[in-house]
Amino acid sequence: MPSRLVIAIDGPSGSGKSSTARGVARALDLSYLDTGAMYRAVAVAFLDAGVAPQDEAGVIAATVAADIQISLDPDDRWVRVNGRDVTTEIREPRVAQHVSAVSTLAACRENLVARQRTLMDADPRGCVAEGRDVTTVIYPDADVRVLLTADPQARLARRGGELGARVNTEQLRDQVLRRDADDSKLVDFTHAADGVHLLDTTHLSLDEVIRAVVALAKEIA
Ligand SMILES: Nc1ncnc2c1ncn2[C@@H]1O[C@H](COP(=O)(O)OP(=O)(O)OP(=O)(O)O)[C@@H](O)[C@H]1O
Ligand SMILES: Nc1ccn([C@H]2C[C@H](O)[C@@H](COP(=O)(O)O)O2)c(=O)n1
Repeated sequence: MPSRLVIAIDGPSGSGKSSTARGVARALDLSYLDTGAMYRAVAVAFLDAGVAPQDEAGVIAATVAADIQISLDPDDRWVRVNGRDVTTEIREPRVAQHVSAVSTLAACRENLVARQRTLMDADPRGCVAEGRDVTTVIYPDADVRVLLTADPQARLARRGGELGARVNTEQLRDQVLRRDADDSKLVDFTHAADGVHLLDTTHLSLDEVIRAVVALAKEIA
């Protein structure tokens, strides 16, 4: 394996990106970047500022102004925006409902992509980063690039298992299926680009998925 290793993982909601990326980062002693947490942090920032999701100029201004601090430790996840810890808040349904207002604006993406590249380069050991455009836009030169997929029913069941009674069926479908449809307007995370390994996780356990990605990393001379 190279002395510095970069692994990029993309996929739709509930495909297992975060859990897999954290497991791989632990197994290979690398830093971990949750790029989606940064989009979510910006959503909190614009909502906090009273900006309406339809106000594109307001959402862009909130993105550019957002001071985002994020942990790169797979065992200690936290994120702060504009000095406030929003680690728990970014997982709330109101954030999932409005985060696509950020991800569907090219200017917001450009701003976040530049920061994400810098964060991926911060640790000399290397990084495992996950999101929607890590394999294609943020780090197309990553040593290992993986697109995780899973059937919609499996993804709904996984996300439903996590959120439990906090959401009803309609809210669950909104968080997974509607969000994927909106988020894929500017980036493609359903087809594997050239050189990207496609891994269907529908019938795999989380451990099996982590082992498959670690094996791909170990194949590198
Ligand atoms: N292969 C798997 N088999 C069963 N459950 C899984 C698998 N991978 C992940 N999970 C579970 O599915 C849920 C969603 O996983 P995770 O948060 O990693 O997905 P994600 O792709 O990052 O989703 P999102 O983009 O919506 O944040 C978690 O509860 C996780 O433990
Ligand atoms: N590289 C990325 C990462 C995330 N997004 C968008 C899409 C999601 O709706 C939102 C939150 O991501 P999640 O926490 O669910 O992984 O951020 C994106 O467009 N590009």
